[in-house]
Amino acid sequence: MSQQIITPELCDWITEQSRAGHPSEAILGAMVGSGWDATVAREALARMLGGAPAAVVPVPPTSSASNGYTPGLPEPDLVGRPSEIDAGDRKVKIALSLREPRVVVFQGLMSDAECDGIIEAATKRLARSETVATSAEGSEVNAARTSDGMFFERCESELIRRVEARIAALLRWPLDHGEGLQVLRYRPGAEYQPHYDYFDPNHAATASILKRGGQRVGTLVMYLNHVEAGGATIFPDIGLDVMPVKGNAVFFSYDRPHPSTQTLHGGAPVIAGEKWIATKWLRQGVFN
Ligand SMILES: O=C(O)CCC(=O)C(=O)O
Ligand SMILES: [Fe+2]
Repeated sequence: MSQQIITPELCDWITEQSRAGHPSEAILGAMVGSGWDATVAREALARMLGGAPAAVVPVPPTSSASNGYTPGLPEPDLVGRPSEIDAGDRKVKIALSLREPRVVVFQGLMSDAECDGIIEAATKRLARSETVATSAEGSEVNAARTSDGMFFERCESELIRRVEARIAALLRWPLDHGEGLQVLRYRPGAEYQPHYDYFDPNHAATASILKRGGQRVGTLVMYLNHVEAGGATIFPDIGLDVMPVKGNAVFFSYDRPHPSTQTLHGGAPVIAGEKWIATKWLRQGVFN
């Protein structure tokens, strides 16, 4: 049989089946029944729903009896303090791990070619970056962030899909619980003032935002280029600065939408050169 490729359409179809409450065994059976190679089908399921490619993993609860959210938090497997994690198609080094708040710095999460490919695809679509809708009209330009940005659709290209599958394996969080990758470009002087990534429960727009996938529970900021000077990701509450090194990433999680998580963070001003990042925000449930 010729090589079969996991397409964005297949990703979407698996997500739909899972959301409709079909267990992964049934989805696997349907795929094999319609001509998919069982190994490829298993891998696609594992990528979309989390877990290791060898096994078909349980589908998060989706019945009306529950809220449909996956319990727990995205979390790399750091038991035994490994210096490296196998994220499916790539081994990723652990440069730093902090327990409270949970912060992990990954080294070599993406290759130089993957970083360059994402920048190239994003460049074509850059516009003045907007934050998630906080006004009645929809999204608004946020004065605290002086970068340009765009969102990719989940699984929108082979490169994006590959990186998203790697993130799902690394953080052990289903691919369909992630927002589309956001790419930001900061020019000299541009910054992102300290903020929290969760949606403020006291904000009028939050209830409606949460209907689509629930709260954000984790953030992965990936550095896409070498920054000449400045541009660290700063965590003022804990005095941590993460330097933007191409291919590296910083992950942090928050189990409640509250400042006590100590996840206040920002992008320090770029002093020289440009800074490019790709951010993956992880939700409690399926984000569509
Ligand atoms: O630019 C940075 O280092 C931080 C970006 C950030 O906070 C975000 O994308 O939510
Ligand atoms: Fe942020």
